[in-house]
Amino acid sequence: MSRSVLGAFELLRIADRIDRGKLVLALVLMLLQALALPLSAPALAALTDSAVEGDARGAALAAVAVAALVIASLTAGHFAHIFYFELGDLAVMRLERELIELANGSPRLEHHERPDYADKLQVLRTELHRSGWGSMQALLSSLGLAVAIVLTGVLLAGLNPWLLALPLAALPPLVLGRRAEAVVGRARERAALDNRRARHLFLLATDAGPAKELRVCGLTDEVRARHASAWEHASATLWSGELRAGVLRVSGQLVFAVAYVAATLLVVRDAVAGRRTVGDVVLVITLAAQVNAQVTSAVTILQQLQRTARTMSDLAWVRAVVRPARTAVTAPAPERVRDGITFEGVAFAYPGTERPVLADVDLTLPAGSTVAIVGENGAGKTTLVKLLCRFYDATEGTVRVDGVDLATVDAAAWRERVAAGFQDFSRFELLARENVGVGDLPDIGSDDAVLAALRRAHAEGVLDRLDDGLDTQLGTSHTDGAQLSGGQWQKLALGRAMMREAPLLLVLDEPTSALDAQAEHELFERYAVHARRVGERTGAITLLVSHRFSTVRMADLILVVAGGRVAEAGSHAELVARGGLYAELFELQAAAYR
Ligand SMILES: Nc1ncnc2c1ncn2[C@@H]1O[C@H](COP(=O)(O)OP(=O)(O)OP(=O)(O)O)[C@@H](O)[C@H]1O
Repeated sequence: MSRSVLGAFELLRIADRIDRGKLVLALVLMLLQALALPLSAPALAALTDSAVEGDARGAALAAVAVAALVIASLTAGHFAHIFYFELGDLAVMRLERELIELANGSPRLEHHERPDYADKLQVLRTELHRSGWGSMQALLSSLGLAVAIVLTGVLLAGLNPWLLALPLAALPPLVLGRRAEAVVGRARERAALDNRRARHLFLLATDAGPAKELRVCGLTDEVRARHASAWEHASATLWSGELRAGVLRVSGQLVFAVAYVAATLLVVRDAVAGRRTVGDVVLVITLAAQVNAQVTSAVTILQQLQRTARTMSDLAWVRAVVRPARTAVTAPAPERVRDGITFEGVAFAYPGTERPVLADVDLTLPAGSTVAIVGENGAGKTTLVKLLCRFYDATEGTVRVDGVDLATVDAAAWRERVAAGFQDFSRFELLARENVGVGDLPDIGSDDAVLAALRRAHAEGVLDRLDDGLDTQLGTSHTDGAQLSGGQWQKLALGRAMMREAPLLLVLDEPTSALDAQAEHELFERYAVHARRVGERTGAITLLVSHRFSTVRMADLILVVAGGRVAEAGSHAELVARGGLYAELFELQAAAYR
């Protein structure tokens, strides 16, 4: 219960921050509705008694009172509805904004790669929308309902103190309703994994991107079958939860139904014996019906409040998980690299896993150099890059820039000095200029900067195919958006990575996989000239991950990563002469081209 109260209180605070005036108005209207409806019952009783006694004036007055109270109740309810609907929508918007901020709130990636985080986020994505105005309605209605219940109780006690037991009979449905909601909540959590899987498979089966592979591999039926199986599994879990919850809810309602019949009979018996008027019978029937409606709404409201509480506590969990960096920031981000970046005894295991992905890594990336990393799939190349970009900090050992521990530098400030292009680049469906320009926001509006970046990325050619050049809208989410090929998207992403003209570290983690070997070679040859020029000025390091030895051989230093360790390091000539792993891999690829 306390969690529900806390969740409701938090929602109230949000509504207050959004628009206090509307919140107060909605509350007043709710209160009016809550008072008007129970008061219409004694007015109806008076109307009945006046009619039975033949008092036309009294009956007319009572009829006006009944009409006024019923209309007041309906009108107040209607306007309150408009206000809490709007407050609810705004609350959802605010919470979604917070969720976006949280998802991007940590400079690290850890939370994005945690399965429990993914589960919570999956639940939150659907719950925030579903519980938006529903939560606001439940919250405000609960306050009105409390007043209505008290008033109804007072009126019932006035008839016969035993009738006070009627609201008490409302307790079993309430308690069992809560249990039912907890059962459904647990089922929802258990189904989250299958839901996520089904959603992934649904996107896989309906997105344009995977369509080719699905057809070529003949996977359509398999994906459909797996989607159906995940969905059925999730539905079965939810269904069994709903079923058990249904049994609990019906049991509670039955208890109340028995009490309702008993209360009515109590007053009817007195009326038959002449101790009560017909109006009193009407009063108890009307009030008992209202208590029934109140109990039903109390259960629904409580369920919604519990759901809101769950959403709020999930949000609190996400807030706690997306923590800022643990290490205190003590050093400023460097303005240039004088000596280089060093890894000293670095080991790394992904959070939540035991297996070290990197171990005993000692290496130096000299200032002003071009460094290539090669190695088999899964060797640990991208993980090295992630440490350099500060998506993670080393589990053991230290990464230093000119002797300064990188973990003590503010991650965001360091990243302003880093430019990066990744294999799994994003397709920002913006204008072409923006798609590239977001690589360096301060320069997003500068055509010169965008064109220079595209030149550095060897990607100016993409513009020739676009009707409006830099002003072309890209992507299928716009009706007239230009459709690009995989290689064109990748070239623009490369341009984005090159927006920062003089980064201290440029990381290119297989961002050219969609280009042919010749195009990649030419790109790096051209970029290397620019990188050396910048490197002489600022000591900038260019780090390149590639499987293509024709490109790799141009680097000043080549690191061969195997099994999470740096197996070999040196220039192309040195490594070939050594006759080790690099020489073997190089010879294999060269032979394939001969
Ligand atoms: N988020 C993660 N959580 C747990 N393990 C991970 C995660 N990301 C990568 N790994 C594991 O770390 C190891 C190294 O992965 P990494 O991506 O660094 O390899 P790579 O050399 O870049 O491979 P590739 O050439 O295929 O891109 C792999 O065994 C991979 O399974």
